[in-house]
Amino acid sequence: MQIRRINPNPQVNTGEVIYQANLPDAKPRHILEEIVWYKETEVAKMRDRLPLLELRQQVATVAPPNNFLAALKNGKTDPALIAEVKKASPSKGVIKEDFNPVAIAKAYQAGGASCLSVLTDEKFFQGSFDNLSLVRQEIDLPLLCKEFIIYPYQIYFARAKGADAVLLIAAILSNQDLKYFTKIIKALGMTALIEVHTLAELDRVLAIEEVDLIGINNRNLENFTVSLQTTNELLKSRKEVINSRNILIVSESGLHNSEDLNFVKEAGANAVLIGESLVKQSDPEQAIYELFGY
Ligand SMILES: O=P(O)(O)OC[C@@H](O)[C@@H](O)c1c[nH]c2ccccc12
Repeated sequence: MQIRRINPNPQVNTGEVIYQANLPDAKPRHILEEIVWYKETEVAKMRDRLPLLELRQQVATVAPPNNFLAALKNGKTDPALIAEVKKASPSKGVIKEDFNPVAIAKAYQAGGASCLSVLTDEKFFQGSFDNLSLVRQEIDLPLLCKEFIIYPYQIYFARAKGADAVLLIAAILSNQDLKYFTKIIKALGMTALIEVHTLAELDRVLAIEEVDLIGINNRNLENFTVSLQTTNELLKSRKEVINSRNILIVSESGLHNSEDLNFVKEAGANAVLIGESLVKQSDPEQAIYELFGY
């Protein structure tokens, strides 16, 4: 078996994932690599329980996806809000003790979120695909499956559970996989949100013709440092091409107050993805009103 190594220097535009033999003494260099290595085993187990062919038959029976991108374009708030259903994270630990995904999702919907994001990673974020299904049964808003996608299998799985959009993280995928996975997501009628953290990653993503929605993660997934300047600097560098191609930009992570929102809006973000600062409030609906000032 081989294991993935993520580009050791994300500032450099390699577009490759380096494979390395799974030696017994192999140690992940950082949390992102640890998550991706664990994901390999997780997906192997999922395939054992439900083979791809059966999964694809299930996909054919679920209701067609909602238009995630259109919902962001017609957002009730400015910037449009993707509110995240998130219990815990490797950087913050447990964010919400008495976590009720459906209650949180309903509060987000009532507060004016355009779309929701549901964490499905179990080991590192205490999420689940069951949460995605539960939220799907109760909520009409378009849903993003927040997962570390490394195989098409996971994309079909997300669709089977009712997702309308899927996150692709440029840092953990090769250029070829980014293109191929984007195609699969579109063929299923869903939206791909492609996440970048560096200019080199943004350029790799801009090289994909079909790209229409890019997330700029203000959090470095290797060491958890957060800086809203990431959104500002990346947009400043590639504003012309992004505007000329009508690509929608989501600023992700570390947004806590209206100054933060104004900062990324001024920088050119069309939408924001917010988890922690909403989920930890006792009244997430009210928290949205306060954050967006209405
Ligand atoms: O809780 P925050 O700081 O508002 O961040 C939300 C979201 O951006 C974050 O959960 C996230 C962004 N990209 C990811 C990739 C995987 C897991 C999680 C994430």
